[in-house]
Formats: sequence, C-alpha cells, structure tokens
Amino acid sequence: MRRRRRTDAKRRQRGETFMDQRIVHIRGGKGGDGCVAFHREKWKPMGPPSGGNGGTGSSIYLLPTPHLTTLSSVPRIVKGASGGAGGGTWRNGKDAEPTIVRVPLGTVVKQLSRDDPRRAKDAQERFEERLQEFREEERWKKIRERRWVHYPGFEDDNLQRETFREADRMLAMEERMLINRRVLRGLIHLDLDKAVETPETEKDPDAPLGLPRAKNWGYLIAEGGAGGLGNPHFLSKTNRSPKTASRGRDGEWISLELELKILADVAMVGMPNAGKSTLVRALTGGRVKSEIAGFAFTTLNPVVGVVRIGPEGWLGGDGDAVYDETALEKNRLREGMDVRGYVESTDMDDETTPVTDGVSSETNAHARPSYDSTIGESFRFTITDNPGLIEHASENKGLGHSFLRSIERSHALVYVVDLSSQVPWEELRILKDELEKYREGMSSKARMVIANKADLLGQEGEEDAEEAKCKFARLEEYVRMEMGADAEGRSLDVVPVSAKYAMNLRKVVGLMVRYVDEARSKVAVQDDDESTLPLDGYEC
Ligand SMILES: Nc1nc2c(ncn2[C@@H]2O[C@H](COP(=O)(O)OP(=O)(O)OP(=O)(O)O)[C@@H](O)[C@H]2O)c(=O)[nH]1
Ligand SMILES: [Mg+2]
Repeated sequence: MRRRRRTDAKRRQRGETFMDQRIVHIRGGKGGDGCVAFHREKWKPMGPPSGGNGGTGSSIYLLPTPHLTTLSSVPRIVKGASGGAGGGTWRNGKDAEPTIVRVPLGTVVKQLSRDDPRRAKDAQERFEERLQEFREEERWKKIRERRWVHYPGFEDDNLQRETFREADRMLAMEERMLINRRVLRGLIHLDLDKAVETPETEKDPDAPLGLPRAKNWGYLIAEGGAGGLGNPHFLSKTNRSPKTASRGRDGEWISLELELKILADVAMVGMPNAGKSTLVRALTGGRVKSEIAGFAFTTLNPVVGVVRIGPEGWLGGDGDAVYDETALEKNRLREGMDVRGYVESTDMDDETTPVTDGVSSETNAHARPSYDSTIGESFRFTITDNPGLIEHASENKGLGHSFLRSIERSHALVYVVDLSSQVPWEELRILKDELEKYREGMSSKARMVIANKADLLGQEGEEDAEEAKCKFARLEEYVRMEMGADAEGRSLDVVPVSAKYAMNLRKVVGLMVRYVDEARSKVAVQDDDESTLPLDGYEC
C-alpha cells in the first residue's frame, strides 16, 4: 500500500524529480557611484574637481566542477557584490571580486526567456514598474536620481545647465544601447560537461604571490554593472566646476534553469521486474544500494554505480554471491544475528556482511562483500539502474519516460529482459518503441541485450534444458532480424545471465568495457586529444 502511494506520487510529478533541476536567479553586482569632490589644499581655495570613479560590480561566473554531484549546493539567488564608490582626491572605488558559482559537470544551463513565468523581473523592469506609481514630473526626477549624484544643494543648478542635459541624454542613450546589446546576445545555453582548463598561455607570469596565476573563473553569465564616473569627467570649457557625477549601473539580472544530466557510461533499460537493480548491484559488487523486490516499479529514480576493473579483471566477480531481494536479505541477516547473539558477534566479525552490502551467499549465508578495496583498479566505468519502462510510457503510463532524459548522453544502452517470461522478444519490441518515442534515433545507442533470470530455465530435465536453448536462440534471432545494427553493422550482443546468482557477468563486463572504451576513444579523437585509455583489447 505504502509502495503504491510512493509510485503514484512519483507518477504525479511527471518525471520532474528524476532530474536534479533548479531555477537560479542571478544578479550581477551594481557598479559603485562616482564621487563629486573638489581638491582642497592650504592657500588653494578653488581646487580642481577630484571625485574618483566607482568600481565595477561583481560579475557572475559558472564553474563546472568535477567533484560536485548534485545541484543542491547551488543557491537559488546569487547576488554579486557591488563595486566600491569613488572617493575624493581621485580615489577610484574598488572593483568587486567575481562571484563564482560551482556546478557539477554535466549541468545544462538555459536562460529563461522573457515570456517564461518562472523568470524573475530584471532591475530595469522593476524600476519601470515602480515609476508607474508616480506622476510625470516625479518620474523624470526618479530617473535622474538613478543616474546622477549631485553636489549637496546644487541639483537645481545642475538641471539648468545645457551641458548637464546633454550628458543626461548621452547616459540615456548608453542605457538603451546596453539593453539592446544584451537582447541581441540571445539566450544563454550551455552544456557544461567538461571541466574548465586554463591553457598555459593564459597564466599570468606577473601574478602576485598568493594569488592564483590563472583566471579560472568559468563561464561568464551575468556582467557586473559599470562604475559611475567622478566629476572630473564632466569638466568642459563651459563648466570648469562640475558639481555632478554619474551613478554606477545595475548589473545584469537573469534567471537560469539548471538541469543536471547523469553522465553514466552505460544505462540499463528494461521493463519492471526484469532484474535491472539486481544486475547493477551484482555488477558493482553489491555497492549499489537500490532496492530489489518482486513487484513492479521498485526503483523510482535512476541510481548510478561504478564497475571497477583491476589488473586481473573485473573486481566484483564472486561466484558464491547471491543478490536477493533486499527484504529477504535483511530478514536473513537479522535471523542470523538472533541465532548467534551479540556476544559471539565479535568472533563472527570476519564472516559478517553488513546488510547494506546486499550480498549473501547460499553456501555461506554471510559471505564477505565480493570486492576487495585494497586491490588496485586500472579502469572503471559508471552504470545506471533505471526505473522500469512499460508500453505507452510516452503517454505517462507507469512512471512515464521522462527519466530517460538522464541517460540520453550515456555511451551505451543495454536492454535487460526477463528470459523466463513467455515472450522476452516482445519486451524488446516495446522497449525499442518507447526509446524511439522518447527521441528518434535513441535506440541506436543500444549495444547489448541481457537475457536475465537464465537460472530459472532448464532446471527440470533435458527436455526443459532443450526448450531453454531454443528460447534463447529465438531471442538471438529476433535481435538479429529486428533490433538493427550499430554504426559498424554489428548486431546487438545477446548474453544470458543470472543476476541473482552472479552468473556469466564477466562476459557482460568485458563487453561493456569494450563499448565504453570505444566511445571514450571516439570522444578523445573528436577533442583532438591522444587516447590514453589503458585497456585496448581488454578481455575480462
Ligand atoms: N531467479 C532470479 N530472480 C531474479 C534475477 N534477477 C532478479 N530477480 C528477481 O526479480 C525480481 C525483480 O528484481 P529487481 O532487480 O527489483 O527488478 P527491476 O528490473 O529493478 O524492477 P523495477 O525496479 O521494478 O523496474 C526480484 O524478486 C529479484 O530477486 C535472476 O537472475 N534470477
Ligand atoms: Mg529496480
């Protein structure tokens, strides 16, 4: 009952929580105001104008960072610091430090358009809205206040001057140009799937000690506002004593939608109960903790695991391990603890497997985890366990198909079918159709069909074994005829396995290593980089 409620709630969200998504409102820092001041010195009562300029406001950068895995650390509102105000004696205000927002690798950044209701109004729009409350005359006053700083008591004087009115027109024109430039630049759309590297050439040889030599700030998203100008800038032939300075401008205000796509190398696609979670747990040596149970939609969110390969081969292949339903494993462990009691448990330490490892063994009910963290690792790839995909998922049946977004950029897709079902090839047809409905061409990423639960077949005598062989041969035939081929014309690999009893998984891992290796080398070639993958021709 509780489970059904959880699944229904997930369905109502229409996949929105499958993805780590966040709307972030970004405000570049305001520029500091210019200063109106006059130089004072003993015996020199009428010194020249000496107001400094304001400093630039903080610009906002997005920096893709490899060690972050979620968007939860990204603030919803990012405000850049304001630039320092100018001072007397030609002292310019300080420029604000850039604001760096760290986001995980794989973040897709989209600026929300003007008509998007999730967008926050920018500084200019808010100001214009506020102006509506005032009468015409007041409005002009407010607009001028936003642009100018006056020497105390000289506002009316300044307004009389033609030079001031001319400068005001110039500032208004600049404001319009700035707005136009921002509109023409278009909406930001970035795919941050690589860490920002600073080329050697950009390193500053003169950087002071203690400061970074490279400006590795990431992608500029919102510019800080320019600082205002001090009163010496308004000195002219007709006005030898300018009593006005300009104010700093607002920084750029924009709203972004951040979306984190999981960048796993291999993704599992299968119908509910096909055994995807069991398989992922077995492949990762029991380290992936997603729940396993004998009913549909046990897995509600994609879960990523790591498959590790050591110098001797796959680090996870323990022939004795049995990856059973999580509830059963827990019960079994609890029973074991009851029988032996806590007193003995210290003697048993060596044999006891924590529940969370999710590994048990039929021969030894408390087998060690099937990996040894002390063994060196020479290669690794990531794999995602996904929720079940069913027929008409594209019409929001089951959990819908929006979770496929998260695996769109995986290097390879792997179909998992239940070989013990009546017609496993029918599952394949549905899965392929649903992938195509999600995005045309998506099924061409599929590289392998895993025929799971092979242990359930061929147990009852020779005839049964023969039937099982026939069924598998028919599945292979279907894959060859109906499932298409990859870019090199090879049809999909079909491998019978038993995820529960960790049987034939070495072959699966070997093939996956090949797909990942090929895909990564392709990417490396595209990047004009030399391939440094250590596992050319690797066989598990
Ligand atoms: N006999 C046998 N049972 C298996 C095997 N793999 C999985 N099962 C069982 O099949 C059931 C479903 O397994 P899960 O791993 O939860 O299936 P799933 O594809 O992740 O299901 P959803 O998360 O609902 O999409 C559980 O009862 C498993 O114990 C296998 O190789 N052999
Ligand atoms: Mg599952």
